[in-house]
Amino acid sequence: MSKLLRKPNLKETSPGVTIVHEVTSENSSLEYVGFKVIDLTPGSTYTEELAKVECCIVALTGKINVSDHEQAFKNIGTRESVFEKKPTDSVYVSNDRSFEVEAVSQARVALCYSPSFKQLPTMLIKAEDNGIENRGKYSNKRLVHNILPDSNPSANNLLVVEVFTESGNWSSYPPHKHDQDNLPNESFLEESYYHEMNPRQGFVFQRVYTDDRSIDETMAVENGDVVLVPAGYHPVGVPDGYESYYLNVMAGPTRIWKFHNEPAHEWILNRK
Ligand SMILES: O=C[C@H](O)[C@@H](O)[C@H](O)CC(=O)O
Repeated sequence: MSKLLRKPNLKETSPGVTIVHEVTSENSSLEYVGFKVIDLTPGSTYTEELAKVECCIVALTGKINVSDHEQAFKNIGTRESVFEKKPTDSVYVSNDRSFEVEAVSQARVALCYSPSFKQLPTMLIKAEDNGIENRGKYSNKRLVHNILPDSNPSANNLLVVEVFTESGNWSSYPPHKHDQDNLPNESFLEESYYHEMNPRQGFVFQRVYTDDRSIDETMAVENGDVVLVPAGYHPVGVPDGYESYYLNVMAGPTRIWKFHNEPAHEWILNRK
């Protein structure tokens, strides 16, 4: 199995708290992006102290209360399934703070991390404040919820976005990359993908590859899997009959999403 593909690895760490995924610089090649998925049963709590990292807490499904022990945000979260395709609530917590997540209902929560040294205010990112985009045409159509885009100054390094791709369509396509710290032409952003499928037994194909093919991995990605993108292009193809969801975390030396389309396939964008 590709080293870029992570299957769910459920570990109950305290009563009602199950870690589903944990991506760190210690167990991956990523230096800027960290990622966790946790499942919480009603009434259970997850707490964390942040050192020099910031965290965007995304209420993937279910209702949660979030506190940084100075502010409390109650009953956040908008959906029982990501495939309701409603934006959801998130909370940004900066470095050198601690937080608690309490499950009001059964909940799945994504914790998105990146390095951070200048403490910023804790911020509720309301569902209705997500920027919504319908991107693409032909079989390249996808729905994008910009949770924490580079236009939102609430974070130091973190970018968080969720993408819904319909049956038989492609997203993160035409293939693009952001693996060169070469602004204004391209930014260097590592990336993680947390995937869900509807129906659950589905899969997508994702390829992660570099111009020199030093990385060239094509994966069958299933419900609940994570794909790591240290560098390279990273298109996703969705088989007929299934819907795809993924949550992206991006981070790098500069918080700008400036990608570079693969020249061989950029013509896709010029179709009438
Ligand atoms: O770099 C960003 C990720 O590849 C996705 O968020 C991608 O941009 C989604 C899309 O536009 O299809």
